[in-house]
Amino acid sequence: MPRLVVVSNRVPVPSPKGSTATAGGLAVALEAALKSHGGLWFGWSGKTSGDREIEWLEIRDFGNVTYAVADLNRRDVDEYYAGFANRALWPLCHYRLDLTDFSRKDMAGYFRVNRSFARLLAPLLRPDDLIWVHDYHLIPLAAELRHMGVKNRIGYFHHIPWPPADVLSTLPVHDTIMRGLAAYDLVGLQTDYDVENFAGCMVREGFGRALGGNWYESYGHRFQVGAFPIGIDTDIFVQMAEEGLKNPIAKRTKESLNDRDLVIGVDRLDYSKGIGQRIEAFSRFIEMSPSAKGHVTFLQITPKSRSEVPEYADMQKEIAELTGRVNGQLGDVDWVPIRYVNKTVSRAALAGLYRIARAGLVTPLRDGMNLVAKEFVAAQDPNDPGVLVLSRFAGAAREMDGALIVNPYDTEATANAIGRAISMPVEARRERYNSMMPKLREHDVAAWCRSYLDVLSQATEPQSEGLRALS
Ligand SMILES: O=P(O)(O)OC[C@H]1O[C@H](O[C@H]2O[C@H](CO)[C@@H](O)[C@H](O)[C@H]2O)[C@H](O)[C@@H](O)[C@@H]1O
Ligand SMILES: O=c1ccn([C@@H]2O[C@H](COP(=O)(O)OP(=O)(O)O)[C@@H](O)[C@H]2O)c(=O)[nH]1
Repeated sequence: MPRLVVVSNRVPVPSPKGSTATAGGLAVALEAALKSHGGLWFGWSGKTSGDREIEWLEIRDFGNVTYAVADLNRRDVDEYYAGFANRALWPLCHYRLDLTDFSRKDMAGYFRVNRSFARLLAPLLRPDDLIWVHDYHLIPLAAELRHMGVKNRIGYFHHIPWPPADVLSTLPVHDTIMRGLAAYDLVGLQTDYDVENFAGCMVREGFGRALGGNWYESYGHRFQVGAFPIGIDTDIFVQMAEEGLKNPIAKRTKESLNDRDLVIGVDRLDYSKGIGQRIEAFSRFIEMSPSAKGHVTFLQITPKSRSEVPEYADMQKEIAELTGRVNGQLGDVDWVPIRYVNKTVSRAALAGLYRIARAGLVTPLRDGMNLVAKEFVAAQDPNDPGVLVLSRFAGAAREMDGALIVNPYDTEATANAIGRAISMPVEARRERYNSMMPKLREHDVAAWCRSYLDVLSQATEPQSEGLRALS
């Protein structure tokens, strides 16, 4: 197997004590994948350092993984990360045209940082390395590397939804984005819906043609496109959850519940996660169910995220106010309906908390996959499992058929689903749990990594005479 070089915006370099605090599915999944495989992990250190241009890398080895990270200066962070990536591409891919803010200055910063990353990465590459680039921050990277003469196989995985052609084409530079993707050898997406949307953008908008199988041709380059739904490290998560109650946070939480039922939500503070709609639905559930009043506690764990982006700062305020209002209206002297926590909780603690919960609420308005949905199910006690309430708009809904699937825009229906989850008889809960666990075990993060890298490393282009143009 050639050496694996992973490139991602976020690189969670372990601290010398061996721990990393990461909230975000990409970092969590790649950490598991790279540790089992070994290789090089390249990207942003997450640090902002003054005005200096990106010109040097910090390189450190931990076990079989070499981490090579660069600091970004303030302008780069503003334009590349907070700007084009998180104010244009992120809202666009999550169908939020109302929040998409396109600026040519940010776009220039985005391409500039990608070029700088390519310059730093190219000298570290060996001829037979397999390069795997992750997420929307880095779409132009392969084109930049190709420009510098890099001939290696380069794959791209898009962790967030791919929008339909009508949504994508609202971005003034969508053609440049499509051209950037055509420089890869394999474009991986989370679900078959994302692949359909991507193919629509490619073919309908005239950027390329489908060649049959998974092959496309665009801007003179042939490449594959496929769905590779990301998984979790299922066995490790099951084990963490079995030992979950030894975790002090989970233990303290259980004691503090005084036999009340626990409903849990865990999300970065992001407008795509539907946290406001979820709080409204929980509040509606309490209003509709007098017996739940005083007997159900909703714990929403929400680490702050991308606070430098104005839409996220606005949302922080809105959710805090909404939680306060609901607690004020529905709470009592001895019961607070919603416990709202704005800090990152370790995954060991989360595993224990999921295990003691009666229901897990994963109700994004749009989400690439949502690993919390998978972790919640994996953490359950097989004899007495809790129930997952899952948005139909999460990529995870394509696989997790034992969940109660809801439309998060429908407050009443989500409120009913919360009630159904809490009162569901144990046989029905077990049946749902048993229908999902085999898939979670089979399609874990190692299988995701294997299936993607097998296609990337073994792909052979279709012969031109045998080509069947579909458009
Ligand atoms: O790096 P941040 O800006 O702090 O954001 C955290 C990550 O959020 C996104 O995660 C996505 O990837 C998950 C794993 O595939 C998927 O389950 C989830 O649906 C996605 O939202 C983002 O795509 C990452 O790049 C960020 O690091
Ligand atoms: O306080 C927290 C909140 C979240 N997470 C982890 O962050 C990841 C979130 O991934 P997901 O795919 O659900 O969403 P994303 O944040 O990547 O959009 C999951 O592995 C969570 O266990 C965590 O470790 N601590």
